[in-house]
Amino acid sequence: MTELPGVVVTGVSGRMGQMLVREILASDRLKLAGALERSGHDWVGRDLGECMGGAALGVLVSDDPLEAFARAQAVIDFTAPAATVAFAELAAQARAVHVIGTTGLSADDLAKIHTAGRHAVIVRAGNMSLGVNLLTKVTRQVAAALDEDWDIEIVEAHHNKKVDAPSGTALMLGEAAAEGRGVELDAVSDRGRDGITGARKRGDIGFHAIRGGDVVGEHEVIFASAGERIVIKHIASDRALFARGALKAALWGQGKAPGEYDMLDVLGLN
Ligand SMILES: NC(=O)C1=CN([C@@H]2O[C@H](COP(=O)(O)OP(=O)(O)OC[C@H]3O[C@@H](n4cnc5c(N)ncnc54)[C@H](OP(=O)(O)O)[C@@H]3O)[C@@H](O)[C@H]2O)C=CC1
Ligand SMILES: O=C(O)C1=N[C@H](C(=O)O)C[C@H](O)C1
Repeated sequence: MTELPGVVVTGVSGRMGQMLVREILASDRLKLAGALERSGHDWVGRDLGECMGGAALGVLVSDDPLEAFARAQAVIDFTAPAATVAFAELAAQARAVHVIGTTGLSADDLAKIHTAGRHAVIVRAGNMSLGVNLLTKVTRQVAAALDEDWDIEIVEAHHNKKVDAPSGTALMLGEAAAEGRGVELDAVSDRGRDGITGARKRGDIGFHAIRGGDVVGEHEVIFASAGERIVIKHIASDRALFARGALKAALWGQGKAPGEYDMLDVLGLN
């Protein structure tokens, strides 16, 4: 019998970290090879299962990525930009598939991740769900079919603990709309209007972020013109959705050539 690919989960105490552990333990195609938290975190050195409020799993939470990645075929990483950039370099050294769900990455962060992708497989997406990735395709098509008489606005809603805005998904949808229109998103992006802003600039793509309660993630792309509006919406009601997408990416990446990929590649939508 062949060995199942082993996965290390980073940021294991986080909302997504714990969800990923549950999905890996339930999977018959992947096994848990390690769990990481940052140095000083009170889970480090303790049994992961007990930290999560259940039975012991025999997996100790570690703060040593180098040692953990050396034993893994994949690293699934939903943490924070600084951590993800550091993990990208270490995962590439270990030749482990690095699945990145972290959002809020700067251009500089993305350049460093791109460099790591020369040596290993990286799958990165601001949203790992089938629905949102399909929505990016639809958004690109609709934007390409309409001219600038149609104003594009992207509205997203998330829970009150989210630290970045616009969401990674909103930016994916914005990129798709800009590509459809044949423009650079940076040149037309208008984020969070406030005060005497003047009339809307023709061709802009607007972004708006709502934060409240326990909203998992909702995204709306609005195409508005004189007399009519097209609204395309995605609602995520369970974080397990993102975790399952990440597991799919970790499996898909096994044996692929080094490089940067996204969920459209994984889902066969490219
Ligand atoms: N692509 C997708 O489909 C999705 C992406 N996300 C993204 O995933 C990320 C995490 O989300 P969520 O789980 O809700 O956030 P949480 O804050 O619940 O979890 C983040 C985890 O990462 C850890 N962490 C942060 N910084 C570091 C560091 N420098 N070194 C090691 N560990 C670190 C945190 O530890 P500590 O508590 O000690 O800070 C925490 O355990 C966000 O960027 C979010 O936008 C979320 C859902 C879906
Ligand atoms: O932080 C979250 O929770 C989420 N983040 C991702 C994003 O920034 O788009 C994906 C999802 O919407 C949940």
